[in-house]
Amino acid sequence: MVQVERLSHNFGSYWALKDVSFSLAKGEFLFLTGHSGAGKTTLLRLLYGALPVTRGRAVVSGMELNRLKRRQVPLLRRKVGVVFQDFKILPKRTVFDNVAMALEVRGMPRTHLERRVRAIIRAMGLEAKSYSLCERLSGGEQQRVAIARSMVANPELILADEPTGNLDFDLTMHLMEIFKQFHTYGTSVIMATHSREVLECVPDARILHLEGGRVVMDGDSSWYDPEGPGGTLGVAGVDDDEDEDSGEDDNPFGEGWS
Ligand SMILES: Nc1ncnc2c1ncn2[C@@H]1O[C@H](COP(=O)(O)OP(=O)(O)OP(=O)(O)O)[C@@H](O)[C@H]1O
Repeated sequence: MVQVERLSHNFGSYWALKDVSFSLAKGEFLFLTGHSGAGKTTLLRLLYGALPVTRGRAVVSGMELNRLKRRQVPLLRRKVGVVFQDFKILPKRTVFDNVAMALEVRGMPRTHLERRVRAIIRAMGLEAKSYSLCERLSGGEQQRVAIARSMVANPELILADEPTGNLDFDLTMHLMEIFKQFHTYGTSVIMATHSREVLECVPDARILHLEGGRVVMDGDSSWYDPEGPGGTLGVAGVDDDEDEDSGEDDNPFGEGWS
């Protein structure tokens, strides 16, 4: 699903990412962790085509990013659901329109599209706001619109950058359940997070820990150490087990999802 080999990225003279290598199997759930500035967002931006891959190699959903032309980025985005830190939703459009857009670009017939969009809006607890303009929503509601948009097309891979960052505990737990349902039905997920609560929601997830742009640990949560330095992550071992594929044909929201 994702293959990254010796990926590096610089902003001027500053190397934000240095020689990062890992691969992600289909259906795997991977958390990106690390202190602020460790390179998590830079890595995700490279993987969804927001930054060009110039050093090292990255393949995402069969697309060789080194050779990706700017005009091919939309093709990549059709395979990958992306939740940005700053949402990127259109403020003057309704919740429904923002979510529907992800299916309109795929040319989905209107009746099918409406069923799907309603199903995911309902799952996000935003039914009552379906026809509200996004600029009138709270930060947390806008964040849920962005998540709904990333999931509505049932992508094979979701890249999420602190997707629950603005949300309270209950909503965070609710949304993590939805991410987990997608994962259960075969979607691969890479999620950057600082939150221990979020990590604990998926105890069998893999964790890739970055420091200063480098991978310092690639393992499961058995090495997660709440007493570790800064209350973040301790280091106890590496586990390269990648195969958690668990089905792909069913979908989490029943009616309206195919
Ligand atoms: N456009 C940019 N221009 C210059 N430096 C940048 C740019 N984007 C990121 N950086 C730098 O690259 C480093 C990695 O940033 P990045 O956003 O990837 O970190 P992060 O781990 O996602 O941090 P956070 O958890 O705070 O979001 C930081 O030192 C940041 O200042």
